Amino acid sequence: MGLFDFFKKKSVEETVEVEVLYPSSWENGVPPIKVVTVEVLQPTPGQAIDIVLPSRDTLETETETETETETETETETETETETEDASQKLDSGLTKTKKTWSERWNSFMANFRSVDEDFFDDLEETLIGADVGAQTAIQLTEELRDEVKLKNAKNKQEISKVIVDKLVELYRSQGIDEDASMHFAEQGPTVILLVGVNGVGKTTTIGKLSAYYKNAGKKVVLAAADTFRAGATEQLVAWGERNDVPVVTGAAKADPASVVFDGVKTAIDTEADILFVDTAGRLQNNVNLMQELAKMKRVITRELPNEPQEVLLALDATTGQNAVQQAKLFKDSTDVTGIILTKLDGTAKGGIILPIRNELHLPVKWVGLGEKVTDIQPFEANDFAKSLFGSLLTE
Ligand SMILES: Nc1nc2c(ncn2[C@@H]2O[C@H](COP(=O)(O)OP(=O)(O)OP(=O)(O)O)[C@@H](O)[C@H]2O)c(=O)[nH]1
Repeated sequence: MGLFDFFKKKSVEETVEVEVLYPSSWENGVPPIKVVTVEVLQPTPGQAIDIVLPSRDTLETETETETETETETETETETETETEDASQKLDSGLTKTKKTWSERWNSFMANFRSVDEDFFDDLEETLIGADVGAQTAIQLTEELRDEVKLKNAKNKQEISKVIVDKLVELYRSQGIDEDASMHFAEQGPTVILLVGVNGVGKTTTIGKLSAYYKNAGKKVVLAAADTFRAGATEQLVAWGERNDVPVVTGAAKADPASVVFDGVKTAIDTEADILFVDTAGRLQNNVNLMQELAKMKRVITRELPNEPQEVLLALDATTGQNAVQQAKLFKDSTDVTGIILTKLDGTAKGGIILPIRNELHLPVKWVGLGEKVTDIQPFEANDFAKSLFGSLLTE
């Protein structure tokens, strides 16, 4: 049926949808869209009518808008999937910690008879056992004494809810005054130093972070300033090759500050956005190491007065309270701007995030959740608390 017959039979409305079969001059004879809404100029039933076909430009704009909307929807879906992936990764990374928490929790609750002194002693012990740190455990128990009374919680479910709510609240409220964001230079390269004792995961973390920032469109350079440990430079070079990021190196046993100097020069000359510096991990009470760090900072500041923006201390979560001790010593000897808690996936001691934040007032900026390049996430207290305690609330 032609258009004329179509309109003759149909009572005509002011706009109609028609299938576009021409003009054939459109690209390859195919119009960008097939069905368009057109305006009917003489809407008189039974008579021949004129219609206005949209121009090719209009159609193309409409098509683009449609495609944009589709792309936006796709991007939204992708972001949702990414967020889902991130929370799944966090969930699975915290599996061991969650298991221990829930075992301790269940046995604590199984012993529950009434809210008395024994109850609060047991609670304190349970919290200490879960690596929240003695100071935090005592403070938390004190606060819970009042809260349990205030909320008139008597049975297991009520008490369990009050305590878990309090823990979640503690995670959320702590660090509220601390700046957990990463800082970047307004102009020129940002320098980020990674410090920490042997084997905590500094090099691996730099590998992960360089991929993270490269994917975010930043130009990254690495400096292998750990010239003491055999193999450290090669390890960083391997990460550089994997992520296609340049690595500045020095000879074995060379002065680490000289590698940092070369790294800064390269970052400036190549207009890089970020220079990550991998430093040697020796014992934190080693005076030489601290002098070495101070020297590196002097070299950086001479070229870039506002750098380094970040001195990130990597701590191995599997070492529990030892990690807190290390953090104290590092904090006393250098300006640590934040913590990267590595190997959370390999430990049941995820609770140590609490004392790190509560006792040291150092923001946890990243968490390491495995050995793969994507196994790192910015630390989000809410997500962390939800993942850690969510299962306790439903038990
Ligand atoms: N499971 C797990 N392993 C990790 C994580 N981060 C690092 N590792 C592993 O920890 C080990 C030590 O990591 P490195 O990056 O070499 O540690 P480092 O601090 O640079 O060590 P030094 O150069 O000796 O000071 C490696 O086997 C890493 O794969 C993590 O988040 N989870």
